[in-house]
Amino acid sequence: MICKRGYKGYIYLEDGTLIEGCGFGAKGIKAGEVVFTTSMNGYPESLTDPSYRGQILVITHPLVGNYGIPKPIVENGILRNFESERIQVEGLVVAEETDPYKWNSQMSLHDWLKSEGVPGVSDVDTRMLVKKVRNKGVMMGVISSGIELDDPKKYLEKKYDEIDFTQFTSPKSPIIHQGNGKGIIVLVDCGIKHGILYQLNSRGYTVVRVPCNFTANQIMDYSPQGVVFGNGPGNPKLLQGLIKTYKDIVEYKVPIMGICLGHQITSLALGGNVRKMKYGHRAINKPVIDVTDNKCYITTHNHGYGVFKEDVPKDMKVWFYNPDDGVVEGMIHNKLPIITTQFHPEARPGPWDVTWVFDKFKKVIESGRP
Ligand SMILES: NC(=O)CC[C@H](N)C(=O)O
Repeated sequence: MICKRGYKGYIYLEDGTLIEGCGFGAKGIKAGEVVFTTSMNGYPESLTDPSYRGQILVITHPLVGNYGIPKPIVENGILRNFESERIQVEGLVVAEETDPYKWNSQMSLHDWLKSEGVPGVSDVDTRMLVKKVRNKGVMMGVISSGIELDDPKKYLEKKYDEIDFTQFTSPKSPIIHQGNGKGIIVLVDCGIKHGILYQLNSRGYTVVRVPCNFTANQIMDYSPQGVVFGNGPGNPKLLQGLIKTYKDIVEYKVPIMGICLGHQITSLALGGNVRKMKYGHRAINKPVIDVTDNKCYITTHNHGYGVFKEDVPKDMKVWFYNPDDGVVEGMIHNKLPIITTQFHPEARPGPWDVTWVFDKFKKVIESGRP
């Protein structure tokens, strides 16, 4: 095989599968949980989503890189075209990696991965890889770019589900994004996407991002009008401190919104459950049905754990579910001002059909009712 960048690449799965392809991006070896997304575009946003920490991402769309990587646009400290300041995936696997042809591209996907030390592998049969993951469920794997993979098993000692990745993605101290007088929302930042910041801040709120391990007292010191538990990487059951903080915040009866990891933490804090899914939902075109009016929306997802129907806390009801597999995609509390979505209402990348969920939260804040 002749490789465009001049070096080979390999993917190894823990079931013993070894696939040879071409390397691109940085030369190196990384381990991670192998997951796939069926998003057709939005790779600058997906690769910088902190919820992908610890994972090797396979993109099923056959060509990746066509429109390059744009120059970051930052407004009020909020990135408009990336979800965080760095690439978060451990490695990237694509069928074909292309050079950019777009007016606002400032670098190729290859150069971006290289500059951030992230290995990529191309020229592999991603359909075969995804079929394996769909049949067997997500597995640990090793990606190697430009380096022979002699003993891949030695990289597989640690299991994805046992590592608290929020230690790498949560800020060490609070970060404030001024609003225009609408009051304060505290956003518990275990590795949030800037799209969530943008949606809250553009509704006038000052957003205070606090570290994932802040206590309820530290959060309530800001006298917030609402608290948002945002997205984040890894197994929610490892975050016992965060679950305790959530329970304490509930005592204050302050309006709460849970997004993705925050939806899962809501379930765990209020007596429900969360379980690992076979291969998760990762895409920008996943259907969810709003049970309040039976409307179906196309939404953005990135989750490997899920709340199933029987896992919903007894004081909450299902708000959205995925018609493909029944996974609960949103919940509303019966009495308290608490709403959640498992999907991403900020939808970056993805269709903005459901950004009204943030308007709904604004109404919950204003009325004090769910
Ligand atoms: N995007 C997220 O917040 C993901 C939540 C959790 N880490 C999961 O994989 O299910």
